[in-house]
Amino acid sequence: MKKKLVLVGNGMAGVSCVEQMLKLAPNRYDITIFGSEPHPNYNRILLSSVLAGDADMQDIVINDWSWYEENHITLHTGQTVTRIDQQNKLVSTDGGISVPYDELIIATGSLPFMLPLPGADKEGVIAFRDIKDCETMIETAKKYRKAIVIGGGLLGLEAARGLLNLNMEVSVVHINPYLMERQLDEPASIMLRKELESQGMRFLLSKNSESILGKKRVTGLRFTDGSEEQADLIVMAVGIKPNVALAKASGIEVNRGIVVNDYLETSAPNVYSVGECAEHRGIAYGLVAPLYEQGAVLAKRLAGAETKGYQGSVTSTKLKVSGVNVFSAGMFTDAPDTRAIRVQDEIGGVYKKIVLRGGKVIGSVLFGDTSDGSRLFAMIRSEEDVTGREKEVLLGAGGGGSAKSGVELVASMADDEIVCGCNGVSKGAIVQAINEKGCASVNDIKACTKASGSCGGCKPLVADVLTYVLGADGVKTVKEGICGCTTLGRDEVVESIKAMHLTTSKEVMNVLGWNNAEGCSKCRPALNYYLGMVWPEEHEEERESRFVNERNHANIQKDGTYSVVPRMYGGVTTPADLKKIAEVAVKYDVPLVKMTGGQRIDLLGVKKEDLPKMWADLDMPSGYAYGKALRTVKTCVGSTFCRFGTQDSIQMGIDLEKKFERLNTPAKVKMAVSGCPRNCAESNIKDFGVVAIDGGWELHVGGNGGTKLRATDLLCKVKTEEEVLEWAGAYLQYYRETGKYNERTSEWVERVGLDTIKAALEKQEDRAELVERIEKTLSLTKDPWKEIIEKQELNRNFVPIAGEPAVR
Ligand SMILES: Cc1cc2nc3c(=O)[nH]c(=O)nc-3n(C[C@H](O)[C@H](O)[C@H](O)COP(=O)(O)OP(=O)(O)OC[C@H]3O[C@@H](n4cnc5c(N)ncnc54)[C@H](O)[C@@H]3O)c2cc1C
Ligand SMILES: NC(=O)c1ccc[n+]([C@@H]2O[C@H](COP(=O)([O-])OP(=O)(O)OC[C@H]3O[C@@H](n4cnc5c(N)ncnc54)[C@H](O)[C@@H]3O)[C@@H](O)[C@H]2O)c1
Ligand code: SF4
Ligand code: FES
Repeated sequence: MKKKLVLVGNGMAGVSCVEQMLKLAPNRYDITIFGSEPHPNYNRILLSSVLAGDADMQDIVINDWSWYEENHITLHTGQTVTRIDQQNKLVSTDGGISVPYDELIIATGSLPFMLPLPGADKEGVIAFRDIKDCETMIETAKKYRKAIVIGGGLLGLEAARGLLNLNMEVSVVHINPYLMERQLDEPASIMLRKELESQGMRFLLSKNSESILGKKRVTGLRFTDGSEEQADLIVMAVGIKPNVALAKASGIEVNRGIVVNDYLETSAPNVYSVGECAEHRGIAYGLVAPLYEQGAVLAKRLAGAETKGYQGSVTSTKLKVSGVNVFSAGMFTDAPDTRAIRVQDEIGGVYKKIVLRGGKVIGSVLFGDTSDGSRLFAMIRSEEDVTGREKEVLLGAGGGGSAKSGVELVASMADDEIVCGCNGVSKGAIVQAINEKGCASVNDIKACTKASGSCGGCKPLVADVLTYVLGADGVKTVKEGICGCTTLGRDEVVESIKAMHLTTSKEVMNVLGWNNAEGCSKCRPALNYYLGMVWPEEHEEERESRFVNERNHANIQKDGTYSVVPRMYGGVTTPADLKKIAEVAVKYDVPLVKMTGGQRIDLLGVKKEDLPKMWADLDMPSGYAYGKALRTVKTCVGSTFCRFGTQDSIQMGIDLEKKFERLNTPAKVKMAVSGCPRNCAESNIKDFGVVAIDGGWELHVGGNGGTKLRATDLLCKVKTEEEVLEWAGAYLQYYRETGKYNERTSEWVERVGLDTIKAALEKQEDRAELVERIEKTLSLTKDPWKEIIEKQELNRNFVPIAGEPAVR
């Protein structure tokens, strides 16, 4: 007769342990698994991706129902084990099932910590822990607008990103002045906040919640400083606590977690514990990598194989928010006996830090560029002495020496060392997949072993293992799709849209076999742009695919208010317009009126529901200060007043702005016109810069004055104003037709090459064709504010929902 193994908790740690045990001793036990949730075992990590729209529920199942059957495992879902009878070696559930055991694993995970605030039991106050929470958020976002996430840790920020993708307005309330203070130091935390603010997240830092407002359903949150914030949904993400209730009630020793020794044995005979519920050497872990390591040790123990026991883990984390690269590992704060090396590039948005103690790297924080994360993490774990090579460790071989390359590092790794922490995949397992299953790319490895399929942080290391086994030439390079939903690149998608006459995003996704039927936050706005560019007449703007600024035709600010920037062609205004702006600013109590870098007047701090009324009162065109469109044409005074001016730069600027306003472009476009080569309008750092010279104009392209500073390249010299407009039109249309969505001209010029652009625009007949196409698009553009003011259904988006106080 086989021995009976019972697992309580159908989650990531427990099932992984059983999986590994089955590999070692497939026939040793009759296995029964109990799980409170009604699902087969799934990857909890990927709930963040489901919420963000980057994966769906089917994608996150680790072992489906058939896996249990194939392995002859009896699975009881929707059953919570409430009692362990140590005397009779029996477990019983709330559903009345009792099962005997010879060996018992408790893997009950954690419970989200819910702040015991008055009103925390109201409808709309939830945690983010399981499929049910995720579904609640998705449903809530269909009906309500405003969400608060309490907790600016990993979970809170991933929840906030997901809710933004679901078109909610999101404020993150954090008790500490710095986000993710458990993983990041202050410089990295500040860079993270800035990046997330630019994505539309709003932060209320150093805020202590006092009570939850509302009758049956939540309407807001009050803080101890007396201030309040409105909310239709509150997600608490303030940490977790090991779920020890069952163990405690059954007389098993618990501290914060269920106390286990190096062999994961609890105080009760034949009862073990792994996962977030277990406490080993005083630590209860909250990340999967250590839990898989625990599972591997227990699997060996149960299979009767030799093991030196679990020795504890060093952990690393990576925030799963698209567009943000943050990595943290080991001990990252400074102490009297540590030294640190830091590199900060504020222009490129990169920060790197390593912490050293006694010649060894003990911790690291990376922001912006996390490609060295796996290498540094391996170094921390191997406790390699790097004395004399400290700078190379942080800066790579470029730092002037012989830091180990990724491949050398892989060579020095033991076979059972874990490469992918999220999925517990070792170097040996990846090498085996390469040698025995013919895997030759990171994607192949993902399909075969799941490595790199969760947070993606291990991708560089998986790539290094591939190079180590196959050599650089043997690794298949897989082209990157425009997002994770497809392997098709930008050009293939645009070509298919043209060739197959696809006119809606849904059609593109269906016909081109998107692996996520709804698309994701990356592809939806991109497809909306490509479709509008290819089919200006047929494609209907898909408003829901737009980011919040473009949906509301205003720029969302750090505090959730908006800014209003009326159009002022060429930076020129009139007393009458100034008067109107001043009156509106007074009427709507605008807290700040400021000149922008593009010579416009910015009314900041406007409430969302005031936007349509303000625009109606202003009766001026929108300045598009938020859109992927022509923003501003900056001008100097030129020959009108300046002693040096050779041409009328103001009129040229006004003509350009009037001609191309409201044109959708892959990314924002800024222009400038200077009246002489002294270049007072800074034409040499604009996407399209015009500089007057004797007898004509110079046209400059591909400049950028933002984070990635780039001076323009000279495109050509022309003689007349008409030629400036013609070349500008042809250039803009060529950029529209060949640029990737979100790619500024500075990046585009470098990618496609100035010579290619020159060649495409050189011949008059080619320019004429491009101009014809841009004219068609321009003839179809509409003033968004006129539309919103006139159309009830659009206006409604700005009106507070009945019963809801004004939206901020
Ligand atoms: C949204 C989200 C994103 C995350 N992202 C990451 C990440 O990127 N990287 C990372 O390393 N970690 C991440 N984590 C943490 C990670 O998911 C957990 O560390 C891991 O799931 C813990 O595994 P576990 O098996 O210990 O617990 P769980 O996965 O919670 O499994 C425990 C299971 O036991 C069941 N159960 C509890 N009590 C009983 C009982 N008495 N009877 C029967 N069943 C019971 C529970 O219902 C649950 O299904 C994330 C967590 C969340 C919520
Ligand atoms: N990418 C990842 O690795 C990832 C993603 C999600 C979750 N997780 C794991 O899931 C678990 C839960 O995540 P978490 O972020 O909730 O836990 P956490 O403990 O890492 O962070 C909780 C945050 O909430 C803040 N906080 C505490 N009380 C607060 C209050 N009253 N008001 C406002 N803020 C408050 C804390 O300062 C802390 O930064 C953790 O173990 C985490 O490691 C990991
Ligand atoms: S760029 Fe030349 S014309 Fe224009 S303001 Fe400067 S000096 Fe005068
Ligand atoms: S470490 Fe997260 S997917 Fe591999």
